[in-house]
Amino acid sequence: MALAVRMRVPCRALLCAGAQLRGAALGRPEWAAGGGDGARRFASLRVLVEPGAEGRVAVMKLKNPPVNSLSLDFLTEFLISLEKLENDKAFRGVVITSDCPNVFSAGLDLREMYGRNPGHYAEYWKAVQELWLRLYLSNLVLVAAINGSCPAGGCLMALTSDVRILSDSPKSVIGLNETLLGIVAPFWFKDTLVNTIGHRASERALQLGLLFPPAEALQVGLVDHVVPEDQVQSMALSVMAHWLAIPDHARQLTKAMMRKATADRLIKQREADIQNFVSFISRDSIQKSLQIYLEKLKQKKG
Ligand SMILES: CC/C=C\C/C=C\C/C=C\C=C\CC(=O)SCCNC(=O)CCNC(=O)[C@H](O)C(C)(C)COP(=O)(O)OP(=O)(O)OC[C@H]1O[C@@H](n2cnc3c(N)ncnc32)[C@H](O)[C@@H]1OP(=O)(O)O
Repeated sequence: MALAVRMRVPCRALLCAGAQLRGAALGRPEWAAGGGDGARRFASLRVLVEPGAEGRVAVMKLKNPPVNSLSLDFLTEFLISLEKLENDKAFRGVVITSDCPNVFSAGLDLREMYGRNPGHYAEYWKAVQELWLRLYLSNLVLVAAINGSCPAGGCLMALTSDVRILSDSPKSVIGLNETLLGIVAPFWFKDTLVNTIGHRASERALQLGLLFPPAEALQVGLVDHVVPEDQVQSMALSVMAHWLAIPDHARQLTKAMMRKATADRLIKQREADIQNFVSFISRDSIQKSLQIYLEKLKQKKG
């Protein structure tokens, strides 16, 4: 247990203080207790938390329409919800899924990375780092029930889970497609992918910005199961039951043993990584690429 405790992410207090401040700016992070489960069911504007099974599993539903982009406000609310679950001894596992049709998450919110100032980019990147660290090192069993499209930052989120279930639908593509936007996946995105599918497959997937359809995602090991859309959540709960049959302390220490070195690489250079991001994203050429990509997304509609 000691290792798991030591692994808790530094700067947590700092981000949470920031989160509460942002929450205040949003009009308070509201945790509306409701239903027969009392305080165990709660919701903020963008994250719903519902009881999953036998009171020890929670289902977190991402609800940031239209596409669950990972905006700063969303990240803040998600991190507060996750912390609540981590601190509640009753919960041993969390299923993460989407409340938005056909999209698990569109990844990082492009509007947070385009046309803003360096201070904003730094604040945003710190929250993205925190999301990854908190999820990657979570003591909880995390199962991603990926019920839709899952590019870039959405894929990163899914990759931090212990198990990934993908819906068998043409919309459900998954991968780190950063190069298609003219940007580069940071080293810790890359590390997470390499830890999941291996070096060669990652090299190809990253350079080509591949978004894998379900059968290929399964074949390359990016997801563990592909099931019909209406069975994603039930499959996630059934896989969860299997993982919860393992004693927590042994599973948590094993998870820490597997992931600590990867997380430490970022922890040791968080500030440098933020500065790297700020200078990269502020470049005129990168801003231009983002602008073109955003315009393409808009044109797709019209
Ligand atoms: C040397 C290196 C040093 C440092 C490293 C530095 C940098 C690395 C930096 C960044 C890493 C970023 C990772 C990311 O996550 S980038 C985000 C990548 N995401 C995508 O490519 C997905 C884009 N979206 C889509 O493909 C589609 O929207 C969809 C498939 C998810 C859903 O399709 P739909 O047809 O259902 O919906 P749309 O009509 O396309 O979209 C609706 C609406 O939402 C807007 N939108 C979509 N995605 C995003 C997004 N990621 N952020 C913000 N907004 C988004 C879209 O524009 C539409 O808006 P309007 O209604 O037109 O206003």
